[in-house]
Amino acid sequence: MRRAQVYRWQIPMDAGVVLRERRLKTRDGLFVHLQQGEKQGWGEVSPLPGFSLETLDDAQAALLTWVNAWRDGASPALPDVPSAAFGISCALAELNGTLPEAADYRAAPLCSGDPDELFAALAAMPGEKVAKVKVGLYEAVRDGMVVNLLLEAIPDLRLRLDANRAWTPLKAQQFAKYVNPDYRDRIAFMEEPCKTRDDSRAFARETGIAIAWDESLREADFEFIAEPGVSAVVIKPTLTGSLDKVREQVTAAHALGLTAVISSSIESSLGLTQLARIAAWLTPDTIPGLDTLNLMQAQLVRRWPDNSLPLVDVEVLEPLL
Ligand SMILES: O=C(O)CCC(=O)C1=CC=C[C@@H](O)[C@@H]1C(=O)O
Ligand SMILES: [Mg+2]
Repeated sequence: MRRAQVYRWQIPMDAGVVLRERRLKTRDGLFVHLQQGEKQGWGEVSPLPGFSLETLDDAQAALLTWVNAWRDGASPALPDVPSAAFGISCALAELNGTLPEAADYRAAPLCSGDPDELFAALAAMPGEKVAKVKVGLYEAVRDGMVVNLLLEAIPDLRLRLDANRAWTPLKAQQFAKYVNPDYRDRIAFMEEPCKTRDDSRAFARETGIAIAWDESLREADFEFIAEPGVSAVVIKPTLTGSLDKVREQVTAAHALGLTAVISSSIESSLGLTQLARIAAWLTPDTIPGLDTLNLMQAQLVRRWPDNSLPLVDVEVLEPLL
């Protein structure tokens, strides 16, 4: 016998979380819980405002249609709404035992402002030291100085930077001017420095700083090809679609010698722990970009190990069926 439930939830965010120039006060999403005999699986469906093309209501409608058909014994195709396809495919993979339990909880610490906080996080980080710094929010010159300072202070640190397409070619040059040329190869990559892909390619060529594609992966004309200066692709499963599609993209990247980084779309702790499992499974040699739980004020249903945020249990969530 099949049973299923869908829950809708909302978590308050930390005061300072700004996405695409909009303050994100709450994170809103859905969970799907599938049960068949003794087996069960959970999935998270939480489109990210400003990044996902679908709204939460679109995702909810697609999810409920799929869940009702599944509960009636059908094998419906996954919806073509990326967040819904991702969450449902995770729930099915848990149910069928195809998503391994082992997880990679080494999230690269994320810094969007104060470098002092990053020093503390890095001091506590065992093994390979990789951090991600948001740039493009302040003056390019300040960003360049912060990056230089961090690389100078921690000799075994490698940085991932993310400009979210904020820079004109001139601003990008101003940034690069402040980074000591000897340190540039310790920038593992800079995600999407400029507004256009051509300007980002020129930045890589002119500065010797490797770049990574993130936003570009979701554009219709994007192709997985090897290009000089491009070292990585950032894969955000909630924005991508089913686990099969995520796997195809990781395989395509690896075949070209690119690093594939599994990254958060600011999912709840439940979704994040699943991303940590997906990363351990598909990209075991790469630290995933999952340090976003502390942007929230609570964890939901499943805990991230050693995180002290309060846990909200399933009994408190709003069932929709
Ligand atoms: O990739 C990471 O290390 C963490 C996730 C992260 O940086 C992001 C998640 C979601 C939206 C963005 O603000 C940002 C990104 O652009 O990559
Ligand atoms: Mg990015």
